[in-house]
Amino acid sequence: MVDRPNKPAALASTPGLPPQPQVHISHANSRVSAVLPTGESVEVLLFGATVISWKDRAGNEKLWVSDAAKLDGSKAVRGGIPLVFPVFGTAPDHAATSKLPQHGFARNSKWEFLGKSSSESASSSHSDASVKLDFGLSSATLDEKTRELWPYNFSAIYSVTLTPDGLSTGIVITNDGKEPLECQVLLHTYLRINDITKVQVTGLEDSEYIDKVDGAQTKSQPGVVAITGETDRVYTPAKGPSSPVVVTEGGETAFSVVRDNLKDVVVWNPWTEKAAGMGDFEPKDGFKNMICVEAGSVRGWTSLETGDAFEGAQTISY
Ligand SMILES: O=P(O)(O)OC[C@H]1O[C@@H](O)[C@H](O)[C@@H](O)[C@@H]1O
Repeated sequence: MVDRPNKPAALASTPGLPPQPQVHISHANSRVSAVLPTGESVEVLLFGATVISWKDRAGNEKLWVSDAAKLDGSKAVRGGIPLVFPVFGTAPDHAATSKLPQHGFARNSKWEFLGKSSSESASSSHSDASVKLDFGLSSATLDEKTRELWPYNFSAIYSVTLTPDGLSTGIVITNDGKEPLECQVLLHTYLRINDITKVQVTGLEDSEYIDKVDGAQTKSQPGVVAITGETDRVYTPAKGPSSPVVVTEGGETAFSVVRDNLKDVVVWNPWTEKAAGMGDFEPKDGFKNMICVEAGSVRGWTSLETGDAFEGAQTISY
């Protein structure tokens, strides 16, 4: 019997060695996708550098994407991992970003694929091969209308790293201009779950949060978070960024999110009425199958002096 990888993978041959499975990358149709030799895959739309699919080695989708999501660049994608930058929500009182649309322009802009780097194991199993896909956006590549609304010189590199253990997404934003800039950043991740009524979020205990569905009051989280209605909360976890925020379903860990330099976590589920009111949210009861756990830096502003960079990332495992 010959062992075969159970997923298709490109084969490479080195003289003297049998062909080895490799990371397979494709870049076509305005998207970039990668498949590991172990079977995990990721797909990123250049529009917004939005991760629109992340599958485990058995082919199970880990992200929720609406059936009515627009993938043609006409609207931000409803699902996956849209990137929120340089403003979270809208900020009518913040002069520099007050003209921008909700959640800024990063999720509505066409990013450039900068390339990939993959690390392949030296062992014959290739069970720890991983791949990093890099995407770029800068003031030079923004459309003119957006540049007028936010006239700062910046560059952003967004890296999506797929390993057999999970998915990491990280952003580096550099102020290339002559004046300071202020921004907010958020990785708006829609996690796919089976039944929202069985979900709990841990790691936010004793944390302060802003309750956006209750007059933006500041509250304190007494225990684990359960979702029983429309939920829209901006937490600043008391335990700090490196302590995981864990989504459990029926008591089992479904996802664990570890943050790097992203101090806040938004927990969002639109529930019935809000889902019904969103034209691109389908099926309407899809809110039962998703929970957004969004790592970011959105309470207050990150100030970047000329030449300074902000770096933030999340790693999601299951
Ligand atoms: O509909 P949008 O612009 O994608 O936003 C979805 C949600 O995104 C969340 O991050 C916000 O906290 C919510 O207030 C918002 O409703």
